[in-house]
Amino acid sequence: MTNQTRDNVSALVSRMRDRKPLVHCITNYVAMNISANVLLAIGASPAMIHAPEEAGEFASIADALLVNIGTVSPHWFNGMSVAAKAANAAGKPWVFDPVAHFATAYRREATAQLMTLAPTIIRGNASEIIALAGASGGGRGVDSGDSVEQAKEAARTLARRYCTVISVSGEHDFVTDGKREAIIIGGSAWMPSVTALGCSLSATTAAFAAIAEKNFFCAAIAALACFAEAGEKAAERAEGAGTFAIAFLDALSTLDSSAPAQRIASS
Ligand SMILES: Nc1ncnc2c1ncn2[C@@H]1O[C@H](COP(=O)(O)OP(=O)(O)OP(=O)(O)O)[C@@H](O)[C@H]1O
Ligand SMILES: Cc1ncsc1CCO
Ligand SMILES: [Mg+2]
Repeated sequence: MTNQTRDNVSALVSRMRDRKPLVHCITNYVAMNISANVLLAIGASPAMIHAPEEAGEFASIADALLVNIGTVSPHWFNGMSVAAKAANAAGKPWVFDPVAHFATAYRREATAQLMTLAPTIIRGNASEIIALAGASGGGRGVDSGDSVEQAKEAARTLARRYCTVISVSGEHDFVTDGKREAIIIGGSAWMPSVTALGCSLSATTAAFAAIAEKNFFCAAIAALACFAEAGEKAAERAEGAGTFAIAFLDALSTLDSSAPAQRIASS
């Protein structure tokens, strides 16, 4: 099983540069620039389009959609809803990043409504995944207060309840579709010190979903494996959080397609 997953992930990483999928991102103000640069570095084509007047039309043209509620407000929420509905109608995958969804009543309500639109993959940190399953965790804002280990059971519950793929990031990462499971090891302790890397990971997850021919379990793993590999390479050269961010983009844009799969520990 692990070897099959590794082969699938290596194939996805090489396919990215050939296919150059168009990834429609409705993300937060903090994440937009780094997410677009990360998508370009892995070989995808980003477009940040959020107006409700055009988000639905664009979602049906794009190869995949990302919805991230990091700085959500009512007008943006309308854009997210019409885009997710259009992606579903056009048979395009969409990834949901429920940033700090537990923090306020407004976010909880926005998240509940987006969850009814059946996201293809949900990518969050441990605190976000624990709270999404209805348990209480240690999160207060956008950073996780819980470990991935503590979020595993919540991830399994969510995957089965919503028939979706759950991708949990942290010091090591965990992916499940309710039946299969994978752990991804690597990255760097500098990663949580660079804002919106998790948001960029969700955008990368959407890019892999676009080319995964419905193997969304492997798409989620591929994105994490690329981040684990590039994060570790970048840490070898970084002098701090600033140079790490630059070195991370360099490492992503020069990835050897067979290297990320070696970061998959089990499945
Ligand atoms: N201590 C760590 N060691 C190695 N890698 C890490 C560590 N913490 C996070 N990462 C990696 O950083 C990336 C972002 O994950 P993280 O869990 O920090 O997302 P997040 O909390 O949603 O981030 P943000 O909200 O700032 O975008 C993932 O690829 C994850 O594997
Ligand atoms: C810092 C921050 N605030 C809202 S979204 C975001 C980016 C990391 O999730
Ligand atoms: Mg996040």
